[in-house]
Amino acid sequence: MLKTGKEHLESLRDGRRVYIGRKLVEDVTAHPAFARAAQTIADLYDFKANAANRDVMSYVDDDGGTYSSYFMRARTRADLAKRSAAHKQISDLSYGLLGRSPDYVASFVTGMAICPEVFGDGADRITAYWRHMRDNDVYAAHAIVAPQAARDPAYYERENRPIPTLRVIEENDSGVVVHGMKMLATGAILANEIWIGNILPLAPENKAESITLAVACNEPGLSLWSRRPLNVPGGAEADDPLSRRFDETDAMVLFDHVFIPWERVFVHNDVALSRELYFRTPAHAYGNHQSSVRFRSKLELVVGLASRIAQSTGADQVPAVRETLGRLASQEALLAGLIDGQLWSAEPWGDYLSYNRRSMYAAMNWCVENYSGIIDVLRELCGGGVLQMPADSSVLDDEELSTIFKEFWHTPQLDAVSRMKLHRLAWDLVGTEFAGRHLQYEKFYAGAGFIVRNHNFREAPWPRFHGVVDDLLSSYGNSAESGDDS
Ligand SMILES: Cc1cc2nc3c(=O)[nH]c(=O)nc-3n(C[C@H](O)[C@H](O)[C@H](O)COP(=O)(O)OP(=O)(O)OC[C@H]3O[C@@H](n4cnc5c(N)ncnc54)[C@H](O)[C@@H]3O)c2cc1C
Repeated sequence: MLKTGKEHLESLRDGRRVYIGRKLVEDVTAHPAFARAAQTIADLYDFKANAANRDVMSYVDDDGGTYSSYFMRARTRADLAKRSAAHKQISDLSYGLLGRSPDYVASFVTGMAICPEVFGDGADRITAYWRHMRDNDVYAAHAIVAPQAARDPAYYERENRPIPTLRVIEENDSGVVVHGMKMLATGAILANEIWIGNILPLAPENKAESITLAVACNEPGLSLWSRRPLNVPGGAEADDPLSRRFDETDAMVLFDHVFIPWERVFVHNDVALSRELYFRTPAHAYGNHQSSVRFRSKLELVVGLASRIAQSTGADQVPAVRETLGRLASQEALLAGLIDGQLWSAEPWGDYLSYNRRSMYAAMNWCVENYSGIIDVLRELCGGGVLQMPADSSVLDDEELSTIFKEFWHTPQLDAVSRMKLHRLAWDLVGTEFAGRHLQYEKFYAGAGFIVRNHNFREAPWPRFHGVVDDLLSSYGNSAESGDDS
């Protein structure tokens, strides 16, 4: 099935409990904080369902059905390339500003369905869940981290306080009852379901927390606690174009005695598997290939914007500024190469193929370490221009003020109205709350920096590296005269 935008919006009117502060949102597709972003997601579904885009955006599976490309278990490099192209189309539509677009968690689950045997007696359940997502074109978000600073159940037991971290508190023949909280489900407010699990290691005694499951966003007892929405209703789109269209939402997920049937439980009482399933299957590689591709779309926006800003101030004529722009362009090319590396050094996985993990983790680390610096370059190029603009574009609706504005803000490079539009766009990427949230996102979307570097450590071919050193060491001796210490 290829869902349309209208069908997706309808699916969000399902009685879910979303809180903004103390206010319960009745309909996320109509609430001013979320309606515009919900429409952005709906537009993605319409793009995907459009017959003109089907070559890239969909595939025909073994059962003859047509599904979204990101549910494809790749058998050839061409399949991987097609998945990659679909990610690029989706991220281009959002300029890389939707981290958890519908293709993200779907790719994780598809990676798991490539080797379901890793799940032991949960193998059939994970395959069935992948099929359910694929057949219904489900948009899933995920929350796979325990709440910050609440990762020590012993403390809560000692102090006789309720443990905030999600855990199983009851189980019976039909399923489990879970209670507690998970962070931080980006996109969940606009999605259908949430994948819950553990990407960070758990202590052996924390078995009850190892629960890995999928749950519908409207499940009784589940609530989503939104962070402060970034879309400021009213005014013109040109005043804050990105905040308005692309606030993908972040929410804490609270479970109050929620029942989960066994068919949606994938890991239970197994702390090792609850984390390792992301690495013992191609889940992490499939999911985070999207992250690399998505970041590249964002980088294309940043590099283009940096150049346009430099043109608007005339700084593009300065050799040092051209050098800065050249460095930015080289960074985009570097990431493009790392993405190609994930494809060209694809890894066999049984009958299937996965993106190269080392290239994927190298790209992930590079993005985590460089985004703030890249945005700072754009900030520097903007100078004070971004704050030189009137508070909002309503100034253009007043004849007298508009005339003055057009006269005084005009420069040799650009007319006043175009300047305001350009600088507002830049400010939404470097200065607004939306921009700040993106700095935080790029640093933490895959875990803190030390976690990302640990993935690189884990996948590194240490025997090969050590062999190089050992070969060199054995090629000479310790004796000063003969070069031989025998
Ligand atoms: C905008 C945004 C969106 C997110 N979206 C999602 C999502 O969709 N799904 C999801 O599951 N999660 C999501 N996350 C959560 C993310 O996974 C966590 O923020 C991340 O794992 C880091 O955990 P933490 O915030 O608890 O930081 P902490 O673990 O508390 O770390 C904070 C800082 O403390 C220091 N530190 C802590 N421990 C160590 C250590 N052992 N060694 C060295 N330094 C250390 C580091 O400086 C680290 O950066 C999102 C986060 C953000 C900010």
